[in-house]
Amino acid sequence: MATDSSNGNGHHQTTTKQPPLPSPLRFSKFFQSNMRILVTGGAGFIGSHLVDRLMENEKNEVIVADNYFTGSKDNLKKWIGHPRFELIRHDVTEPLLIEVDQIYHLACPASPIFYKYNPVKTIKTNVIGTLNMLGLAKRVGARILLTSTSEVYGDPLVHPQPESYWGNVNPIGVRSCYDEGKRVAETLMFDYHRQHGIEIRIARIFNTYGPRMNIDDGRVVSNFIAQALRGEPLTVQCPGTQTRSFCYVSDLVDGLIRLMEGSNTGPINLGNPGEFTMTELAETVKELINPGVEIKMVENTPDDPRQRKPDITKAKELLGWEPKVKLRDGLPRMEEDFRLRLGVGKKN
Ligand SMILES: NC(=O)c1ccc[n+]([C@@H]2O[C@H](COP(=O)([O-])OP(=O)(O)OC[C@H]3O[C@@H](n4cnc5c(N)ncnc54)[C@H](O)[C@@H]3O)[C@@H](O)[C@H]2O)c1
Ligand SMILES: O=C(O)[C@H]1O[C@H](OP(=O)(O)OP(=O)(O)OC[C@H]2O[C@@H](n3ccc(=O)[nH]c3=O)[C@H](O)[C@@H]2O)[C@H](O)[C@@H](O)[C@@H]1O
Repeated sequence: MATDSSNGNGHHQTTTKQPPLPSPLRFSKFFQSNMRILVTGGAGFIGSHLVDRLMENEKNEVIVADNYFTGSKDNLKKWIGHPRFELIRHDVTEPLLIEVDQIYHLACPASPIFYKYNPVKTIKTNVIGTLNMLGLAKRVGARILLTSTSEVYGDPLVHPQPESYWGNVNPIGVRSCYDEGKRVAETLMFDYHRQHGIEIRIARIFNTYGPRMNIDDGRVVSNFIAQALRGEPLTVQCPGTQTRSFCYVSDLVDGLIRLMEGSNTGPINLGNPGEFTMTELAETVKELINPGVEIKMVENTPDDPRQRKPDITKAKELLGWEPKVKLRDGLPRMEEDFRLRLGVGKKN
């Protein structure tokens, strides 16, 4: 089947190559009519919510491969021991030989403090890790979805960002291991698609938040909520006018599954177009969670994008998807989870 795809410049490309046949092992005595799905990075924030949704379907068997760098078994504890679930300690920079029908490839540290902690490992994860997962997809004929990022647009000069925008990225900066790493991962996906007929899907995810984020993850929403609950100042990095658009995790997971199940390769932006400055976000968290807390301006890090907002026309048209949860409704759900984990009760 020919697959439509855009090269990101609005020009459409097609491939007439058939996807390779699944490995013969897939039809061996172990064959089951279930859909066997690999989620790399499934012990992380988005991955564990995705696993919850996939496990709701009794026809799905889910295998998680994770090295626990930023993820945790705790996020998956309700599935450990379930007959349709398997958890493997595995680093995607090493090959993985299993039989699966679909691959959601999420494995990669996502918070700037973690991806900058060991930049060489981050780029290996994005490049070698994605090559390994594409090799697996090729061997077994699986469809593979990559969770790319709005960071491929860098510090964008076009606002809001459509998928056709090629971005404004510093190739040698401290964020490059992540944003250039994801750009190479996207390139590899399209090269395997064009050269080997692999069925690919690419999601460009914009800042996503929700329960189970690492409490000390360093990303802005988790920082502000943890700070508000601990009664510490909310640290707005200068100048505070930089913007982000925050998507609640259940909406995002819904978009990922629609993309995987649909017929479009992407890349497709998945995010909530509601745009806020970091000062506005701090004021909202303060008002909703702890009106007594102070807001403090602190130094920023290099190459911080000044604005970011998704154009989601493509997701609406091709996936029938748009986010439902507003920031003011999502923040209290995250607050509840953080209160439980931090052991901070609600004041009467
Ligand atoms: N949360 C967001 O706002 C956002 C935005 C854009 C893109 N993304 C992408 O979505 C994916 C998940 O992000 P998240 O927010 O859940 O982050 P996360 O840090 O909670 O999850 C990442 C998971 O990948 C695992 N991992 C990291 N390196 C690995 C390796 N080499 N081998 C195996 N496992 C490895 C981690 O242990 C963790 O469980 C990432 O690919 C990220 O780039 C997230
Ligand atoms: O959505 C994306 O595409 C990417 O977003 C994030 O990148 P970033 O937007 O920089 O995420 P944060 O660290 O949460 O920072 C957001 C903004 O908040 C600011 N910030 C952060 C932390 C803080 O305590 N205070 C604060 O003002 C930062 O300066 C930045 O302007 C991460 O890199 C990835 O999870 C993801 O791929």
